[in-house]
Amino acid sequence: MTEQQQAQKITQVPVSLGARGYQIMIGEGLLADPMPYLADILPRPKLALVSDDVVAARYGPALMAALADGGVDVDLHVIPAGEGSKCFAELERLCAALLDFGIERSDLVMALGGGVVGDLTGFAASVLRRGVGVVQIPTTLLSQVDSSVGGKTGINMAQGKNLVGAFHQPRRVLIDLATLDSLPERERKAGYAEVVKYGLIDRPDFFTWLERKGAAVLKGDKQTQAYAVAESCRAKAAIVVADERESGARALLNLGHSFGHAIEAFAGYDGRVLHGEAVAIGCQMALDLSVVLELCPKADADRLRRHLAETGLPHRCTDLCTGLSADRMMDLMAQDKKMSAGVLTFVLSRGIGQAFLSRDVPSDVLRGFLAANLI
Ligand SMILES: NC(=O)c1ccc[n+]([C@@H]2O[C@H](COP(=O)([O-])OP(=O)(O)OC[C@H]3O[C@@H](n4cnc5c(N)ncnc54)[C@H](O)[C@@H]3O)[C@@H](O)[C@H]2O)c1
Ligand SMILES: O=C(O)C(=O)C[C@@H](O)[C@H](O)[C@H](O)COP(=O)(O)O
Ligand SMILES: [Zn+2]
Repeated sequence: MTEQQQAQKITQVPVSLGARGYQIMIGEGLLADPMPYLADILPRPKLALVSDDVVAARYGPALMAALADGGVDVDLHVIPAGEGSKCFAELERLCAALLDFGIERSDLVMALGGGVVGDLTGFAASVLRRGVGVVQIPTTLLSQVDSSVGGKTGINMAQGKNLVGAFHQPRRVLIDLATLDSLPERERKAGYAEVVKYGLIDRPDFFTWLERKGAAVLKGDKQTQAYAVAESCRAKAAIVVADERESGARALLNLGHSFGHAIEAFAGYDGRVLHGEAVAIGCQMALDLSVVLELCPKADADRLRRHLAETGLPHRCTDLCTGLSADRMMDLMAQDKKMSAGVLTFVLSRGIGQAFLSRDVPSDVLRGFLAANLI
């Protein structure tokens, strides 16, 4: 760690993937002077920056000025904010803009924004000239704790979420906690769902900590945010390092997502249901289904319900979308990437911090469970 990083209290989380390995750098205010965190990986004093209209307006000018001060010429491409931008039309526009910019295979594209900017830009980087580098600069809680790390990139299809995509690890992740200050409360809460997810997967002590400190994280307390973000990154990095391409354990990171992605696809990608909100509901459904299957103590599912309610997160499907039938949900869940040979792998739970994978959920039990929880 350099003197400047020490002075700025930068936390580094390594993602140890050999030649594809990288550092996640977490600190407050690091975008005001980003060169110390980028200089060693910049191939030339010129780079492309991708952002959405909201984030570009708020953080683009200062970041570009700071890079210009460091002698770097920046070309900015702006996409419309929102989930609707994870689509072929925006991908094509972005690829064309990056080619017009003159992107070379050794170049870096910087993604400044939430998971939408990160997923789209990461995917464009994975296919442009068969792969250029990407630096993730996540500005939402969700993207800081989840989407910027691990290399999943992609776009949505009418059939479902992230159905076209690639694994493409970033060269670096720069997390400036100060950007969370301007994030709308609803977005902060949605991102918090993915934080809770790590506690539920395999970090019961972290879940207990969140029960005490979650409100402070959401309120903007920097010390608790720094710990929550770093611990989430450590949790995610450990799983990604164990199974980069999701041939096994990485599917645990999908806790709540079989239900969640189906809810998002049903709602359409128009902002009525945010990804994190769907994940919160999905995690609760995963634990409740585990109770029905007599795998998880009801007290643990109730503990999650209480925490989601206390932090103001939705936890029932009907909180956010109505009219979704059990049959439609089953159809939508059939698009899950964890489906193989017609059987869906579920992420279930034996209790807080004890998630596991199962291909043994009887479809009649699932249908009955959904019927009791939907419409
Ligand atoms: N690749 C992965 O591993 C992974 C993991 C989790 C989620 N995702 C994906 O991430 C997406 C959701 O990401 P998200 O929740 O960050 O949503 P988002 O990217 O849509 O951002 C949410 C909103 O907040 C605005 N915003 C962003 N930063 C801001 C800031 N600092 N201040 C004020 N406004 C700001 C954006 O303009 C947008 O309107 C989904 O598409 C989801 O599927 C991917
Ligand atoms: O990184 C992962 O692996 C995840 O599953 C993280 C999820 O939070 C994220 O929403 C991811 O994009 C879902 O992946 P998908 O493969 O189900 O599309
Ligand atoms: Zn997710």
